[in-house]
Amino acid sequence: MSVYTSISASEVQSIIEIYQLAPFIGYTGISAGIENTNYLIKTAQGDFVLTLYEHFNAQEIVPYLDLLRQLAEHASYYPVPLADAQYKYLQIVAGKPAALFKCLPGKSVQQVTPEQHQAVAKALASFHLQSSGLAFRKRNTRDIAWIQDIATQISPHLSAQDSALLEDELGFQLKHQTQHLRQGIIHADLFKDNVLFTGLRLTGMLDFYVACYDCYLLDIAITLNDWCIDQHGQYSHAQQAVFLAAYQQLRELDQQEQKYLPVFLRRACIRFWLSRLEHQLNPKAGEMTQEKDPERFKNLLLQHRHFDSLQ
Ligand SMILES: Nc1ncnc2c1ncn2[C@@H]1O[C@H](COP(=O)(O)OP(=O)(O)O)[C@@H](O)[C@H]1O
Ligand SMILES: N[C@@H](CCOP(=O)(O)O)C(=O)O
Repeated sequence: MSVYTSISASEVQSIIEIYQLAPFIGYTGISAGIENTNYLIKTAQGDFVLTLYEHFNAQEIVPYLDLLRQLAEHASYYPVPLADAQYKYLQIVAGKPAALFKCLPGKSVQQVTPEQHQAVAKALASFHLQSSGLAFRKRNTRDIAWIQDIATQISPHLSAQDSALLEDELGFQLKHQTQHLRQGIIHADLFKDNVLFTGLRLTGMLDFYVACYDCYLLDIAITLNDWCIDQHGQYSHAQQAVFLAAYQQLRELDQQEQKYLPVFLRRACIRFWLSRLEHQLNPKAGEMTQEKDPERFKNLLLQHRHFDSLQ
């Protein structure tokens, strides 16, 4: 998405007053994103993004806002929630928990240059290093147990061929124990649409709402799977090499992480294949909504499996 919850001009006006940002110029729904409702609010004091949380209650969202506040001390590209005059970060807007962020400059990219691959790899490595000192202990709700559970629900809706592929891949994943790999706070959704660039400079790292405690390698695999494909979904090992070399300038992968990368590239594919299928089966109503293609991740899984079979 998306705009699931519509807000009125008077609701925006109240927010402007709470944050003392008057005069207000205008507001518009943001179509990008799929989980929350986002509005761009223009004021004479600059542009802001109002996020209404669709799936969290006020208590659940606090740890994410705390994480963002802590990260903001490390780099300007993290979205920092604004505090009101009472030092509150969280408001209730149209019955939903909401927070206001400074609008970060830049745009997400589709055609990625080597410099941009390097920039995102370094930002991810920095995040892994910086977050190791931060207090945030959410478990990964999209872990292998979730994959198994959702695969059981979705399998009956798949073709016999896709269902067999899913079952075979699950069998492969379950054979690989991965708890011994290095863990910390991971972003878990660092797709191209969650990163902003102004030219070659990375200016925004967005959407930390599935951040969790899990293997760093999973974060690397999720990011590679979106950043190293072309417009036809063809994975590039040359781009992967550029990304990993830049990442390792800041945080070196140990031997076990190098060994398990192919397993995690495949695991990250079924995680998003299934979540996209789930969104397709249970579409959410909204004023503007977006759907993402599950086939992209099935096809990428097939590419990774084929590549592994050649090794
Ligand atoms: N602080 C921000 N600065 C600039 N743009 C933002 C900011 N926060 C969100 N956006 C815009 O809103 C879109 C959706 O935000 P995101 O957090 O990814 O939502 P969702 O959780 O719904 O996927 C982003 O792709 C970006 O275009
Ligand atoms: N980036 C994801 C969207 C977020 O996935 P979710 O399962 O955490 O809602 C995608 O492109 O599928």
